[in-house]
Amino acid sequence: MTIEKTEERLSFQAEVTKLLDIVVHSLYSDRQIFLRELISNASDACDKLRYEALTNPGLREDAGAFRITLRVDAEARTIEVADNGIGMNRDELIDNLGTIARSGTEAFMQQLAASDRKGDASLIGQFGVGFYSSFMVAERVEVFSRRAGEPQGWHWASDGGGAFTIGEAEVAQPGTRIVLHLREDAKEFLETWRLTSTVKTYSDHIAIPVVLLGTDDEGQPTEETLNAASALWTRPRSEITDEQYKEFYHHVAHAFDDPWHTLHFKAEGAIEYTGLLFIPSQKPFDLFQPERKTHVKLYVNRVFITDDAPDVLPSYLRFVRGIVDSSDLPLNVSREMLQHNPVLRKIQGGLVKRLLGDLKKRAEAADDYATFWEAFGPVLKEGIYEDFERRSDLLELARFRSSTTEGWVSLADYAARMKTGQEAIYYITGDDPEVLKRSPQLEGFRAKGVEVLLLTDPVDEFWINAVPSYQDTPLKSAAAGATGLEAVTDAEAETEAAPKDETAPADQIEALTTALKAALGDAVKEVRPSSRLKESAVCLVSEEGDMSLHLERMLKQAGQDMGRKSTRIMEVNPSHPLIKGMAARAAAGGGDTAEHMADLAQLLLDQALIVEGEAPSDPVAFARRLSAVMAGTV
Ligand SMILES: Nc1ncnc2c1ncn2[C@@H]1O[C@H](COP(=O)(O)OP(=O)(O)OP(=O)(O)O)[C@@H](O)[C@H]1O
Repeated sequence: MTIEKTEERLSFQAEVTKLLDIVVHSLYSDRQIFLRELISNASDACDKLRYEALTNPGLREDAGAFRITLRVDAEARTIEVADNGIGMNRDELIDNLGTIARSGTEAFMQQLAASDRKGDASLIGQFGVGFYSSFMVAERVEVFSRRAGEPQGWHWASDGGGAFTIGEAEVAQPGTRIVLHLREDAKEFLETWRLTSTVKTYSDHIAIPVVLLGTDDEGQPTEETLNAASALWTRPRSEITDEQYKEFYHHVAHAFDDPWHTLHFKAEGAIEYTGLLFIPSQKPFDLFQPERKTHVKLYVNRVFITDDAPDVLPSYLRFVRGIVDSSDLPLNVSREMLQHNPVLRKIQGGLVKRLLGDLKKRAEAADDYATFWEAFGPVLKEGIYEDFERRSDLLELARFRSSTTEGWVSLADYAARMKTGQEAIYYITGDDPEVLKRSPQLEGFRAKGVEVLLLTDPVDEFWINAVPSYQDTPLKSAAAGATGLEAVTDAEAETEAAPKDETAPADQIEALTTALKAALGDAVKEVRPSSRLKESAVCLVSEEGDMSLHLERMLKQAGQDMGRKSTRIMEVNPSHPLIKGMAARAAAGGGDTAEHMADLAQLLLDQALIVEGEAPSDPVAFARRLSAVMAGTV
């Protein structure tokens, strides 16, 4: 192998330099993971070539079976990890090994910056740093690589400082060979037993043989395959340990947490396929990216096809990681053919059924399920809106915060403890459960001890409108339309309740609501007496079927309110002293000048807005009016 003299020296992306500085200087524990990372990359590279060769068989000419080889040179203090996979050309070497494209590493850097725990080794265990972990054990790393289908080989080298060199090199075979020049303090990895046990622990699940090359006492070459070298999912469940599942999950998901749930099965029947799926315990970083991409890898007869097939799982299960392997798809299936493929649709149906079935079982252990729900509930809820067929299963799996109980509540829990005469499951949407709990719209519900579900995920605004009822009980907003609370009887709450507050006479209230509406104009759709207020003077509600206040606010924040006319209704509390006083004056006529009434009306609306978490429409005018009113009282 010759390396040309004309090597170019290039700088790492600034983030890589920072990352390498941490890797080189601060990380001493779990250093053996470098081997897992390099073997994992080598295995991915073989998968990629196997797939490309399906449509371009020339790429695999003369290449023997796929394998990953390890070689140790104790004298030179080097370890080599080589593969006959896809390889990299100059640009790929620069891009892949000189910048950080991986969301995991980026997140690692962000977390590190945020936590100020520089050099915290536990963080690296959580994220992994892929190829760069080589520098945990090596003072210098060389990469010899040749892209399959290209004649030119390349040599990349770095000592983990701010720069690397790259130049042409003669590389006999397509693939990648990584040479680690070990640091003095990492000599332990020159021991064969150390390498062997590390491979067995971390890379046994790799489907390609990992072969240790050596020489025997007579100087003859030896080969020892260190891993089981069969795809993990093809082995019987009884022969796979939790540890092996976990390592496979790390490999396939590029993740470093433990799986919260593992589902391994073989479906037999009209369509045969094997699934090995994992639900992570920690949120992956791309969960809320707009593409909503799913991440299950598709194999056909153990040949990797794609991790980008849109129909393997629906988007609302995009937190699931793992593989599906089917012999009922053609091996030369192109990614385009996978769109709307009937076999794949059936497989998807089977996977969703099993996953939701497993979730249902695990939901029986409430605390354990809560950890899942907190991480992935907002994503799963998208399915209530999108997957009509599974809507009722998903509704059973959904959990909510509630106005009357701590922790998570299911619709079934709620339905079981509804009050006599209560005809709907009530909910309210907003940003913060604690603020929602105290909102004036819920005062009447509190007084009657009626539970209200607090929906605080943005997605709630969408599915809730698509779901009219749960098991024939209507779902109803506590902040829209009439409450229906009159029919609810609650023995406990009734006896404890204070004597009914006297309300202003209906004609006075009517005079007041007419005057307020006249003063406020289009700022509100209607002003009316409230049956839901107990302590507050006013609140805002919407009409049933209209956009909720929270959604209106969300759209406004996203710059999408498009000058829509407000659909808000201002409700006044006929038993509140302020409203009673105003109503009496409004009915008497001439009690308040039009100007004064306008100020009071605006102040009422502004305070209702503030309670909703919004700013008054004109803060300066608000302050002026408030001061004027206060001046009247001092
Ligand atoms: N042996 C290899 N053959 C071909 N390409 C490789 C090889 N090793 C690394 N690469 C390329 O370099 C990229 C960066 O590797 P790195 O290990 O840093 O991150 P990753 O593989 O994307 O993520 P992770 O290590 O978490 O699996 C890979 O995505 C791949 O494109």
